[in-house]
Formats: sequence, structure tokens, C-alpha cells
Amino acid sequence: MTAIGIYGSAGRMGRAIATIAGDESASVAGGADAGEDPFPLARDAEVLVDFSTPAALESHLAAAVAAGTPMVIGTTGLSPTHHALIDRAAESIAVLQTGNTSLGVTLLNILVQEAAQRLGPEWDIEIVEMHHRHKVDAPSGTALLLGDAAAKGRGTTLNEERVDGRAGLVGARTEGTIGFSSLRGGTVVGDHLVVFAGEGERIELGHRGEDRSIFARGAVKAALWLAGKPAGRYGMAEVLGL
Ligand SMILES: NC(=O)C1=CN([C@@H]2O[C@H](COP(=O)(O)OP(=O)(O)OC[C@H]3O[C@@H](n4cnc5c(N)ncnc54)[C@H](OP(=O)(O)O)[C@@H]3O)[C@@H](O)[C@H]2O)C=CC1
Ligand SMILES: O=C(O)C1=N[C@H](C(=O)O)C[C@H](O)C1
Repeated sequence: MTAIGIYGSAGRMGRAIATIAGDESASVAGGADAGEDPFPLARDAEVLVDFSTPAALESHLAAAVAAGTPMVIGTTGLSPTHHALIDRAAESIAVLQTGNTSLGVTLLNILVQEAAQRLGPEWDIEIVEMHHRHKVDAPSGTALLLGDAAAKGRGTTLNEERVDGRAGLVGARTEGTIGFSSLRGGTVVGDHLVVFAGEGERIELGHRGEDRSIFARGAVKAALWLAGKPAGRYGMAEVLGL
């Protein structure tokens, strides 16, 4: 049994992870939420998972590094500064950060990279996502993950090509850009559609999350896989052997 510590344990994902941990031969070392000291949990756990808020990431990483405890980061809405902090932490502990821990999206990511590479920049890429009414960040972490894969496939970077939520007289589309549109409402767990639009035809690759347990199961699998790994930054495709 590997003991998992959960940052954001009272939230939707934290509760889903605690429910599923036993099925995956893991136990829960405990949880820490807003206003609680993250250091004791980092010392008590063999591996940490963070599904909380970007504002807490720096202190969670500091606790994980101080305790030498590996950490899975599922929190989305991260900035370039957060990614730099993750890179720094990965010099001393094992870290896995991903916008989506599900098997389906991890495979979709590979398919999107391949399609973008084969089709080239003449095929416009638009990414549409829909989530429940409580989600606070946009575009979703998954949409950005898929956009990153598409950009990699084309041999470029998302920073250079990203266009968020058009509105007003924005002008015609620039070739090579990757557009993002976000919908929010109801109880949608997480839908993502990557549209490749060409001359007279479209290809659509997508994923629909039907239950939050898909993310929870992936997060626990990632945590078990990460426990005991040497320092470094890892990804979900390695965990799932894809
Ligand atoms: N990578 C993936 O596969 C997935 C990622 N996510 C991401 O995970 C994150 C959490 O999602 P979700 O569970 O739906 O959100 P919730 O809002 O339900 O849960 C977040 C939890 O984090 C807590 N929290 C806030 N501040 C801190 C802090 N400083 N330290 C520890 N905990 C804190 C919140 O407490 P309080 O309410 O008191 O503020 C809350 O309990 C989001 O960024 C979401 O996008 C979600 C699903 C899948
Ligand atoms: O906030 C959520 O709920 C989800 N967040 C992740 C994201 O931002 O992509 C993953 C999943 O889509 C659910």
C-alpha cells in the first residue's frame, strides 16, 4: 500500500481520489486544504497529489521538495511562472504535471500531435471545450495540453500560435494559429473537441468525460507509478505505457 497525501482533499477531485484510492491498492495518508500547513502532509505521505488552486502550488512544491516526496500536479490554470517552479522542483523530486489524468485524453493527445504533424499548418486547428458551471479557469488545462500537442506536431510552440476566445472585429484567421473556445454550464465533467478544418472537409478528434472517476483513477495510477522514481519531470503517457 502506498500512502497518498491529497492537496485539495475537500474538493470535487480530492473526494473522488479518496474514494478510488483503495481500488488501486493505495491508501490515503491525509489531506490538506485552504489555510492548512502543507508541510506535515508532505512528510506523512509517500507521494502527493495536488488538485487545488494555482495560488497554492508554490507552497505545495516547497513542502514536497523539503520532504523529498514526489508529487502529481493536476491543478490547472498554471502560468509560465508555475511551470518554471515545477521545473525547479523536478531537479530534486519526481514531479508529474498534466492537465488531464484520464486514459482517453492521454491517448487523444498522441493522436492530435500525429494528425497535426501529418496535416500541416494549412489545416486550421480550433479547440472547443465545455465544463461544469463551477470551473474557474479557461481555456481548460486539457485544451492547452491538446493545443501544445498540436503545436509540437507542427514543429512550433503554442505560445507563438495561441488565439483565445475571439470577440468583435478581430479580422480573418491567420494561418498556423490554434484557436480556443470555452463553454461553461451545468454539470459537464469535461468535453474536448479538436477540429482540423481544411479545404472542403473537417476532421474532429474528441473526448467526453462522463464521470470524474476517470481523472481520479488516472491520478492514483500516476501517484503509484511516481512513488520511488528519481527526480525529474514525467508525463501521463509514460504512466499508461502509451
Ligand atoms: N488534471 C486533471 O485530470 C484534472 C484537473 N482538475 C483540476 O483540479 C483542480 C481542482 O478541481 P476541483 O476538485 O474540481 O475543484 P474544487 O474547487 O472542488 O476543489 C479545490 C479544492 O482545493 C482547495 N484549496 C483551495 N486553496 C487551497 C490551498 N491553499 N491548499 C490546499 N487546498 C486548497 C479548495 O478549498 P476551498 O473550497 O476551501 O477553497 C477545494 O477544496 C482544478 O484546477 C481543476 O481544473 C480537475 C479535474 C481533472
Ligand atoms: O475543472 C475540471 O473539472 C477539469 N479540469 C481539467 C482541465 O482543466 O482540463 C480536466 C478536466 O477536463 C476536468
